Amino acid sequence: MSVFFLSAPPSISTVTHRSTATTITTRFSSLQTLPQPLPPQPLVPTSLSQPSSSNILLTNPKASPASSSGCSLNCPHFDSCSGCTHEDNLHRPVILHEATMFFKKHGVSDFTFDTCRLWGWRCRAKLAIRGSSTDPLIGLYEEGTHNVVNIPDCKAHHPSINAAVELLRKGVFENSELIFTEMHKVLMMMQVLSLFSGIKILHIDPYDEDERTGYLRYVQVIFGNRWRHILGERDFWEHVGGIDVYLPPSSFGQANTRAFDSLLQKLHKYVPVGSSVTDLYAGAGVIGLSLASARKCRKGICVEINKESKLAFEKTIERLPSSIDSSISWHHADTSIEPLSWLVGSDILVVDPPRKGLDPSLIGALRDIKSAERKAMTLESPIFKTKDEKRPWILRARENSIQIPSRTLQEENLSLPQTLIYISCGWESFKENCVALLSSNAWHLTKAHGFNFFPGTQSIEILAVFKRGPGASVKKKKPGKRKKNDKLSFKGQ
Ligand SMILES: C[S@@+](CC[C@H](N)C(=O)[O-])C[C@H]1O[C@@H](n2cnc3c(N)ncnc32)[C@H](O)[C@@H]1O
Repeated sequence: MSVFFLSAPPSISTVTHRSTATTITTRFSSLQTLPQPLPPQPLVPTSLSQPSSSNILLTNPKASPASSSGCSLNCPHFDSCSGCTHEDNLHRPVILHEATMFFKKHGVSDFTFDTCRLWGWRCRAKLAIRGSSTDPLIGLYEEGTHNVVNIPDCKAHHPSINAAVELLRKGVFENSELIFTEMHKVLMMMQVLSLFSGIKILHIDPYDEDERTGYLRYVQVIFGNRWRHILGERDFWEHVGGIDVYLPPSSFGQANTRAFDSLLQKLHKYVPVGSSVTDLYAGAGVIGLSLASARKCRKGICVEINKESKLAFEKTIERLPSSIDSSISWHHADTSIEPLSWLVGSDILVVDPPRKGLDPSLIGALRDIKSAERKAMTLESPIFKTKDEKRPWILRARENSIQIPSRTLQEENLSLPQTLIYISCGWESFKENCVALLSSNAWHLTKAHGFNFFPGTQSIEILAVFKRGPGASVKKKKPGKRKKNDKLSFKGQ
């Protein structure tokens, strides 16, 4: 097995901009103070170091005058590659204004936006491979086609990913031949360690395109189990949200590790110490486990449909600090089936769904949460009868679960969450889900933050905090001004 060590990331400093309604925080790294990313500097083997990308940028004939500004993509592949859709103002994605107005309309006037790192942010990439080892194509699809374009010096990729692609292109890996023949038409997964550790370990896994996981830039889909390890470290760890996380290619992993870390730090602030948390659409349970560690949660339940994430969860809990005394569990289950059954006894619900947003059954359950709670008091609902459970899908999920009991005896609690924290990568579905929740008067919005997870595109990541009840903005009708019909309906209550 070959292991390649690549260069360390530059250090970070933080500057804050304020606009009228939105606070924008930019994390400038030394990458960003220079006009373009620094070339990667492989430690081994030194003869393979990459040429500086500066020449390409300075002579790029496609660069528009506006793109000379400090927050432009300056990528020579912009016109041919389908990866990025926006060249300028990377620190201010176009939907930011709409997001600010949306939250203002719904009672949050202090929406903040963290622009994070603008270049070299992608630490996990799936790339298409075509051609042969003597004439390789490794990159993304050309806009609207299945033609692969080479994207050396991609401005979104972490420099270590670009370096890895170049090494592969030059055929220096002993398995390059294999990748281009036997593994022809594969998608290749690359991950780089980006945070905290001084040395990067390159990890490459190919992926069979027949699985049709398709969309290259934002992979939210469930991977098959056809991964084959070719080279690099087999076990891949990332330090994020204060914990070491095991990241196999088959389980969901955020591509922008630094931005995800910023989001998790913000999330921690909304979870009181000792809370009980349910993490739906949990993947490997990064959010739930990070909260269990940072906020000393008494209980954490993670629910995920992709069974490949189970191993990642198991490995991750092995590295959790031994001081953690939470009751922690991971369940292989579909959130859309009886969603309330996962919420019983939790103070806080965290949801991080794919781009299509929350399942309609979960939206329905959250809209009706008050009446479900009323039933809980009388114990008439089956979701609260956890002891003599007979429903097959719940029993199956239990069988496929991992349970780590707390060392401290915990009281049974039948309450339902008072706080909902919605993490979203799909702005359109978020808006729809948010309006559905607010219109039920079961929830109101209290805080919202945006994060620049995907600079160069029009997508942003949202962290929104909802609390139970209609909130102060829902006006009470003045007494004495009731219409006849209103009177009747009061009578009927
Ligand atoms: C955006 S990812 C978030 C993963 C995780 N929170 C993280 O940050 O690593 C969405 C996850 O939801 C999972 N998922 C999609 N539909 C689901 C469902 N109906 N029930 C449970 N999990 C689901 C996907 O497999 C994926 O792991």
